[in-house]
Amino acid sequence: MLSAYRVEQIRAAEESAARVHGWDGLMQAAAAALADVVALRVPSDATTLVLVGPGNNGGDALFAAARLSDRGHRVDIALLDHAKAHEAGLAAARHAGARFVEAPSDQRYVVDGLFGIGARPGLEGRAAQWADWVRDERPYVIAVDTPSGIGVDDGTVPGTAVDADVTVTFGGAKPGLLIGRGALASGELVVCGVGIAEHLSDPACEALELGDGARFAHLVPGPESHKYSRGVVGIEAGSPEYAGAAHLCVAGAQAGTAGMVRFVGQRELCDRVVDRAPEVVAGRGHVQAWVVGPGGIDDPEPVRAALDDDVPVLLDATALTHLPPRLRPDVLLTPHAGELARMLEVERVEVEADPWPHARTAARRWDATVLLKGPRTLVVAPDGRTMVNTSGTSWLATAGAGDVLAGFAGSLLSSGLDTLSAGALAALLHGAAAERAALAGPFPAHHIAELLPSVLGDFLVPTVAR
Ligand SMILES: NC(=O)C1=CN([C@@H]2O[C@H](COP(=O)(O)OP(=O)(O)OC[C@H]3O[C@@H](n4cnc5c(N)ncnc54)[C@H](O)[C@@H]3O)[C@@H](O)[C@H]2O)[C@@H](O)CC1
Ligand SMILES: [K+]
Repeated sequence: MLSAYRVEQIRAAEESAARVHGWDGLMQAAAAALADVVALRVPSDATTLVLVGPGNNGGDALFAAARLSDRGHRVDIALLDHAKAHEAGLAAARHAGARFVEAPSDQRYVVDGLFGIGARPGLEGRAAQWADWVRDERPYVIAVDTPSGIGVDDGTVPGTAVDADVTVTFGGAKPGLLIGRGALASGELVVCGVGIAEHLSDPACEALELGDGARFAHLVPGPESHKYSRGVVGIEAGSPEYAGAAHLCVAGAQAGTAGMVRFVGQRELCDRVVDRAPEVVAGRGHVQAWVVGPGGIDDPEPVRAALDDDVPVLLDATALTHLPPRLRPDVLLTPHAGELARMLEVERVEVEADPWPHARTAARRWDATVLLKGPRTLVVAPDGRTMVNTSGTSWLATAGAGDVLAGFAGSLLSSGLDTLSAGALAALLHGAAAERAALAGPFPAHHIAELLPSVLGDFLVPTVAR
């Protein structure tokens, strides 16, 4: 599990840790970790340009530059403001023999030490020019703690920001490195402990990882299990116009942990679904979770019927247009940005620019868990607990991918996972399956459903003795 902390949490933990290790101890730990990553990523005959801002972020970068110079790396340093650069760091870099330059030129490797957690989002002046140079010249960029210019607490990027290939972040991840456009600017994340971990309060948000299977070991059936104990998921999806959504949602559900899939819908659609997936039982009956809406008909009745059953309910697509004013925490809503914008009566671009507060607002307003689909899918519980998904590929922007996700998440719900965990695990494995599919290039959504069982198996099995 990857945990992310807001700036004020990091600051408070730093204060406590500094009483033990000293401020210089923290900075040296950060600089050492950063220098190690740079030494691993940059070829020994290349020159690294270190961009240095006015605060401690620049201090980290300067001490790392000194360490790299000492190890024989060629380092160019560009200071944003000579007068404000970290004094001791500057002296160390000078002493180690780093070269000082006025501005970026032809360097192919860059360390972004302009701004870290002390920054206001958006860059101006020379910092913005240097970020533009990075965008145009596309060097390999290693960001120090955060890419400069992003909103560290929320992932917004209101103006220019540095685009990094990898971000070496200290003490713990930050929400802005995981969410929204900030996440896209961060690239790969390397979290380095600097001795503040034991001083941190509860994370602001978390990301499940593929190594977290042990938390879900109870999903693996045991010798006493039977199809009903594994869970029955009921699906009401598809329509004459979108029959494929029914197939894809069922395929997603069958790829999950449920022991049985029920399908409810018009007679002809039921027949078609059972023709393709003979294990499916058609017609209403007892279920442990409902999935309603993918490609569905524009009718409030299926939503009402599912909510009347006292089991977890996933509402997707057309079902989201028939929400009662208040739901309950075991309901999982799965909108994309456009659907959430309609639900909240705001513009889609507003949701895309700052997704987290919009997902939180919807979760609070409906008292339901909200899974907001996007490049970084968010799952937010009514009490604000948030899981961010970091798996996936842009090829996942393909018709039907959401139908598979809904079925798969519903399957996990029927096996007893709570809405937050089911949403987070479904998004993680759905993204991982898509990454696997993308190894062969673009793929149709049904490939995700085909790969999900093996991705789920790989996730669970290494942690479980069979
Ligand atoms: N988290 C940790 O435990 C540690 C953090 N350290 C480093 O310290 C950094 C924080 O240092 P600081 O608090 O000095 O903050 P920063 O170095 O992020 O920047 C603060 C400075 O930038 C100016 N500034 C902020 N936003 C600006 C903008 N948009 N345009 C122009 N100027 C702007 C401020 O006035 C201030 O002078 C962290 O990001 C990290 O790199 C390490 O040194 C030690 C360990
Ligand atoms: K930075």
